[in-house]
Amino acid sequence: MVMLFDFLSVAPRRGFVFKNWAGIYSCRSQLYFQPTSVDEIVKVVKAARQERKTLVTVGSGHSPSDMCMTNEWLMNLDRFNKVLELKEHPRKKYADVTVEAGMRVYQLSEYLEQKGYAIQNLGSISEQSVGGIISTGTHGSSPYHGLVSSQYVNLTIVNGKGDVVFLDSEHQPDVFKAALLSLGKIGVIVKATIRAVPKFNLRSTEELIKFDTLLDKWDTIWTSSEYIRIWWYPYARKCILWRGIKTQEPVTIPRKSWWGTLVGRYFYETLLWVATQIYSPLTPYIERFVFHRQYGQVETFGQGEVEVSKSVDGLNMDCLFSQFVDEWGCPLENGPEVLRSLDHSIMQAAQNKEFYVHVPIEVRCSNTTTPDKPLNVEDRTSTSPGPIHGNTLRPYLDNTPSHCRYAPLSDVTNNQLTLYINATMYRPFHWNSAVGRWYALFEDTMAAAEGKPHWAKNFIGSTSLLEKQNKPETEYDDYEMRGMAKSVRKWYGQDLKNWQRIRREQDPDGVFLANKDWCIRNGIVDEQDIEQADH
Ligand SMILES: Cc1cc2nc3c(=O)[nH]c(=O)nc-3n(C[C@H](O)[C@H](O)[C@H](O)COP(=O)(O)OP(=O)(O)OC[C@H]3O[C@@H](n4cnc5c(N)ncnc54)[C@H](O)[C@@H]3O)c2cc1C
Ligand SMILES: O=C1O[C@H](CO)C(O)=C1O
Repeated sequence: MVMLFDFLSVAPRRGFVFKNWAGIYSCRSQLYFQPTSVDEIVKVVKAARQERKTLVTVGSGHSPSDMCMTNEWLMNLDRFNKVLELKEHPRKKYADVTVEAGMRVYQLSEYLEQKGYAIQNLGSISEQSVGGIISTGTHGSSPYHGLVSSQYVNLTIVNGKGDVVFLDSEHQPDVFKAALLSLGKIGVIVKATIRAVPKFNLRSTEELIKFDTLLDKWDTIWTSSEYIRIWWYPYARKCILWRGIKTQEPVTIPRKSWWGTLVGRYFYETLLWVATQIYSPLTPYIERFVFHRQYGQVETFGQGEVEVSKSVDGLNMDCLFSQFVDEWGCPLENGPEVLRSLDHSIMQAAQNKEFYVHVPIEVRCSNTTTPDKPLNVEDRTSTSPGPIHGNTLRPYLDNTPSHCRYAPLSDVTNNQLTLYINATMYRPFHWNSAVGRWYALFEDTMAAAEGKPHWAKNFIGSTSLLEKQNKPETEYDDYEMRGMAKSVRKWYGQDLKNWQRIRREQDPDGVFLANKDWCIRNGIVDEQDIEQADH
């Protein structure tokens, strides 16, 4: 073994136990690698191919599902995280930064800030790795910005043959489309170039609105700001509407947060523990109590509290405790119907003491439509709204509606937008909460509204959607993913076939076909692919 890996600057570890961030899933890998160069990554991939082992590359382990679990070889790029190049537009309208793919998003933001630039759009956290964040289709919340991957200009991957392949809109664009949302199955992303914009602060307001106000204003609310997100508290029948625009105004004192204090946080988690482990009908009371401590009681639509923050601080948020997460995207136009239906089901379930939900239920949007040609950037200032795309390709496995068509920023309406609904269920002090009945209902509602699940999340699916039954329904844990194979094939059709063809070409021996069970239960590979890889 030593001979086989004496090329590595850091020796592989045997039996390393990997846990995802939420601590729900863990696995003991045979060998765990932390390479420090492309050359080392190539050699690990070639060794895996030669030894007929599968290899998972894990980023920061923030995916809420078991997608990164393996008992074979595991690789992590935390030691491969340097900035390689910063190329500025001649008039500094943007800059393209090339980094090693193990870099964490927060590290990239820190570097860019020193150089006067910022990431254009982010999700709720910045812990992810540059390679991992795009590999599941991570998004933020904006009527102008699309998936995080739309900021990526190019990628360099090491494919399953050990070849180093450069990808962008001109060089093998079809492989680029597959690698922009790859689920780790096309190759190891080793480098990425990301388009950053001049650094900006965010002027945000946080408004307390009634649930009914959200429904009443649905047609206009989503296009009322460059960054916008809504947190829904169903038992309180209220929402928090957060809206942000770019500004160069100076940073102000952050808003007060009750659960941001040590006491508030601990008290909240304890209340959730009591509700999940002892008496679940307390959940609505806890929700209302916490909501009022954090946000007050009075509707403040149109006059929310203003804060100016650095872009990253405004876009990220406090995600509180370990959690299960099930998130789906659907056409934004279907939102009112979806929310009314979920509202009705949540209230009825509480009345019948059937199940309870945790909050906030995140309601967000993205605009994954793209123009035919790059937009003119000459008139842009550091506070101009909207993206400067890194690419205008649609990843084959993009889960957002494909029928939406591009419109200039001034003409964007709900027709261009994807609605994301994120059903978080906390695990207070890492104790599980019951999610099965809520997630089944949530998924049925989202599927009926032309929705599809976010690839990273802990969606459940159904044994009726499997091509081959694994085990009887009664043997599954409450939160255990059954899978969605039949639906995935139907939803993605030719796009999935294209992605699969590219996967086979880039990885003919199935080096990256690890966690076969996850792949089969979600229909991204055939049994035939697996058999081929096994022989
Ligand atoms: C608290 C929290 C908040 C979140 N907020 C959001 C949000 O706002 N919006 C959103 O859309 N999602 C969100 N997510 C989900 C998160 O953004 C995704 O799960 C993301 O993919 C995690 O990145 P990672 O680096 O941890 O990758 P991992 O979870 O480690 O891996 C994810 C996938 O990427 C692959 N991968 C990782 N690195 C590479 C590489 N170098 N080359 C090839 N494949 C690779 C893995 O094999 C795996 O398939 C959140 C998750 C948590 C826990
Ligand atoms: O997966 C996610 O977790 C947070 C919510 O806590 C978020 O915004 C996601 O997306």
